[in-house]
Amino acid sequence: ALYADPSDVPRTVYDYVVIGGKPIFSSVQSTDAQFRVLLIEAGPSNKGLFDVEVPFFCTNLSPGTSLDWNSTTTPQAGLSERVMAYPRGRLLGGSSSTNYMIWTRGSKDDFNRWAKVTGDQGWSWDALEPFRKAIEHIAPPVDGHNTAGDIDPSVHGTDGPLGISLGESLSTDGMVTRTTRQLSEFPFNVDMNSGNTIGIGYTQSSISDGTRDSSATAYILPALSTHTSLDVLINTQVLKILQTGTDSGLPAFRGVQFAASPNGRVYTVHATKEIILSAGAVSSPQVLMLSGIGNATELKTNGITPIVDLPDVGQNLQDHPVIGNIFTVNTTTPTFDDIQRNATLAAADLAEWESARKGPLTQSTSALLGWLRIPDNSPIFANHIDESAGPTSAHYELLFIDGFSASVQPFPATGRFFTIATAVVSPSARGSITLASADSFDLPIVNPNLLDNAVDVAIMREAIRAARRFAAAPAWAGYITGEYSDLAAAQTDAEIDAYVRNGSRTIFHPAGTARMAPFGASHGVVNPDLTVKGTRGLRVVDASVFPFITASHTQAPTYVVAERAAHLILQAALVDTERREHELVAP
Ligand SMILES: Cc1cc2nc3c(=O)[nH]c(=O)nc-3n(C[C@H](O)[C@H](O)[C@H](O)COP(=O)(O)OP(=O)(O)OC[C@H]3O[C@@H](n4cnc5c(N)ncnc54)[C@H](O)[C@@H]3O)c2cc1C
Repeated sequence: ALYADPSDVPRTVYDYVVIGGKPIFSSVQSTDAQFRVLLIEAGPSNKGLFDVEVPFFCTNLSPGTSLDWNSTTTPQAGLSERVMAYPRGRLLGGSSSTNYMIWTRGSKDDFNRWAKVTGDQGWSWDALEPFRKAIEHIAPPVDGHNTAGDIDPSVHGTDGPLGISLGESLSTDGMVTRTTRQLSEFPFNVDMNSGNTIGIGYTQSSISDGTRDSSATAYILPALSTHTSLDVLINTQVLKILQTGTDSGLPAFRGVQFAASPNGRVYTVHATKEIILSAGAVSSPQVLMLSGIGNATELKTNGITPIVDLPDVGQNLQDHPVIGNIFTVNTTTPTFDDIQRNATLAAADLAEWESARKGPLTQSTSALLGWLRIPDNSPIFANHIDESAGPTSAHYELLFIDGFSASVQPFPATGRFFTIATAVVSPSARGSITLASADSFDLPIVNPNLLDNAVDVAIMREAIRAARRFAAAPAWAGYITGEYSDLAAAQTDAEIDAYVRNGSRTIFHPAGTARMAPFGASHGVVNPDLTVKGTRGLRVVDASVFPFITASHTQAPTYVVAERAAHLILQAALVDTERREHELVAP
């Protein structure tokens, strides 16, 4: 059942307790309903939240709303000392309920690197194939257009719970695809989710029937209605995980403390099997540190008694910086700009969405996007390590947006625009999550360190130059009329670098703060099976375990981690059951 008050939870002991709204538990559930599972989520249910359901309204959901944690960063040295909002969803489904729904799996090389650095071939691209396919099915586009040649069905799942679709056709789509035929440096890629990401292609999104799909709509809510052994507790924050004893000589963490508010009553629940920490790359390291797992010296500074000294907890934060490069256009066809300015048009679009789940509001941000590499012999890499995972992985991304999209420039009152956003997707920069205090309700200190690194700035500069070449293709003649404002003023290397530092922000992809490392390694936070090093009974399953951020948007790789984790958890349960049965029958 779904509970909104911790005092209503009917049991104090479950087999598994999951912290944060993730698909993991339902896979455990659906495979073997004998297990009792409690999921604890800090925020409310996603159900019936209009702006969550309507894809186009995704930008209304954060920051500065009750559905967001409303974290901010430290002043960012690489971003002209600016402090940025650092959004992440705080509701059932987490950020999958507030994100922009772009569905990109990452590359073959991304995952083969994971396998290499963890020493576990189970994380290789090929080994993960069944998990990728188990998640998704392809949903038809809402306008029913023929998608042959725009997506390769053979690389996708057919009956997974999450719907993946292409958006409605936009008038600018043809210009983007014509450019891929005119300029060989921007090849068309029929499906960037095949393992080879390089090229420009149609955006696949976690949208079906014109509505957002998330881990809540695809996994949690359906499991709640079909599984009596699942309880979900919302509006309740986990304070810490408790050591409950020792197991094979290691501290066992099978207790969870939680409360509905800073001064509310504190409750405790226990797991007979495992606690699954799934609170995301910002909160998971915070919860670990609050529980005595982290850098022992720093824990003591915060008045926390260290139990497991794991200095990597909260370190290695990786993220992707992005900037919107805006071009002015000459068109009588409405762009996304019109929906934001023209109340009559917005009302008509809303009516169309409400009556038929069709129209512009079924789109999120980019109808097409692309992944590109800087040549191997570029002087950029002469003195810097190339962080890209390999030839199927990009250094930078181009996102094509049918309107004005900037993070710092204000939306102008008139004019129509086209944005080519650029993002660095193989960043060298590393940041951190540290505790602000030992109070679980204090937000942790977030320092993604974006662009605090010459090579990342150089990649962004090259990406902007590529965006300019793209916009100068014959396909755009008569449509794009010029560069807008800050972009137009940034021509020399120094001007572009200043423009990048003054105008970039996070694309909201924090990862790596509880990174995987081989069994027995002195670095890392979790083992390749996602169990926390030096502990028993505790696993982390979210974007924090990525050993390297993927050159992609991060939700699909997070679902893949969760899907494999479900498999690993069930395997462990089976071994555990066999061991106990053996002990029972042993003389
Ligand atoms: C605005 C935005 C746009 C994005 N757009 C895209 C996109 O278009 N495509 C894409 O691929 N990715 C996108 N992302 C990133 C993507 O959504 C994340 O990578 C993914 O959701 C990460 O999942 P996670 O499990 O690591 O963390 P989250 O999704 O953040 O889930 C963590 C959950 O744990 C809960 N939680 C945290 N602490 C506690 C606690 N102490 N007690 C109880 N519950 C707790 C949170 O409330 C949340 O529900 C976007 C993210 C944001 C914020």
